[in-house]
Amino acid sequence: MALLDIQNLVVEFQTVSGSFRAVDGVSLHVDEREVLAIVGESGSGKSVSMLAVMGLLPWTATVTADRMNFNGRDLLKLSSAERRKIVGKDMSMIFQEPMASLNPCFTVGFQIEEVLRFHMGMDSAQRRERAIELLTQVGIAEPAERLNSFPHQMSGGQCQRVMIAIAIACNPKLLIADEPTTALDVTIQKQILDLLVSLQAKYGMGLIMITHNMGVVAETADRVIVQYKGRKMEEADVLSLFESPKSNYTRALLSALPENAVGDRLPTVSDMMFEPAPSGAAA
Ligand SMILES: Nc1ncnc2c1ncn2[C@@H]1O[C@H](COP(=O)(O)OP(=O)(O)OP(=O)(O)O)[C@@H](O)[C@H]1O
Repeated sequence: MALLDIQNLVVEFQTVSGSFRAVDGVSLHVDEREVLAIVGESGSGKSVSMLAVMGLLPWTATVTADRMNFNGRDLLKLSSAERRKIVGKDMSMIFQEPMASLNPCFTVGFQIEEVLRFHMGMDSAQRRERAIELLTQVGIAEPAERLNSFPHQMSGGQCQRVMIAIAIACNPKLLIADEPTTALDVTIQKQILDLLVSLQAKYGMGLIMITHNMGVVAETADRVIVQYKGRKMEEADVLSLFESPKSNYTRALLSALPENAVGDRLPTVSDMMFEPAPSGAAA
């Protein structure tokens, strides 16, 4: 049984100019211990799909699906209170902007311990011990001292490590990483990716890596879903995707990689533009 199993997910936003469909019939599954990459250009509905799974979309969004099961539970039937017990515990998410994701008014220690208090019911001594353990696991030096730091006293890379510590605090079965390295220096990006992949392997989590970067896909994923304009264009294991992409859009993404340049100018996706084919179909 898949850890996360979604069939025909549709997300529509009510906007001043009418209804806008950001996700259009996406189906996907992630197994335990599997790394799934969701790749596609900006605006292709990658984040919105996963925010729908987490139940974190604003009220202007309407989410429908034929199926949305996580760890044997039907997410569509859960009350908000039941959903809150799962989100941040059994499934958690880290975002692109670590500085913006952490609360600037509280120390990182408080923010880690708050998750442990809410989901695990630990007392103060247990929380502190676990928070130090978590900061150590994510590679923060002098973890006991760091618990007293505020986010602005840490670098972007350190803040992302703290976000990862919060996300793994309750030993989640599924971690969703939404462009986790985009806002970081190139030198730090690799360290954060390596950290995520090593934690995924160590704790046997399912990991969904949202990215627009094919290099990240190649380095981390077992399986890949390519999204375009809210639709799934292709799904394949990572080797097949790079060796024999089936959709035009995937070919366009791959040919836009610098290492695939043949002339003076890199091809762009719009050079190979086409209307998206139905979900799962080869274009
Ligand atoms: N609250 C909202 N109201 C209206 N439209 C929204 C809202 N949130 C997202 N959208 C739209 O939904 C579409 C999909 O957005 P989404 O953030 O999922 O894209 P993405 O593929 O994750 O891109 P990026 O890599 O830039 O985050 C975009 O056109 C976006 O403008």
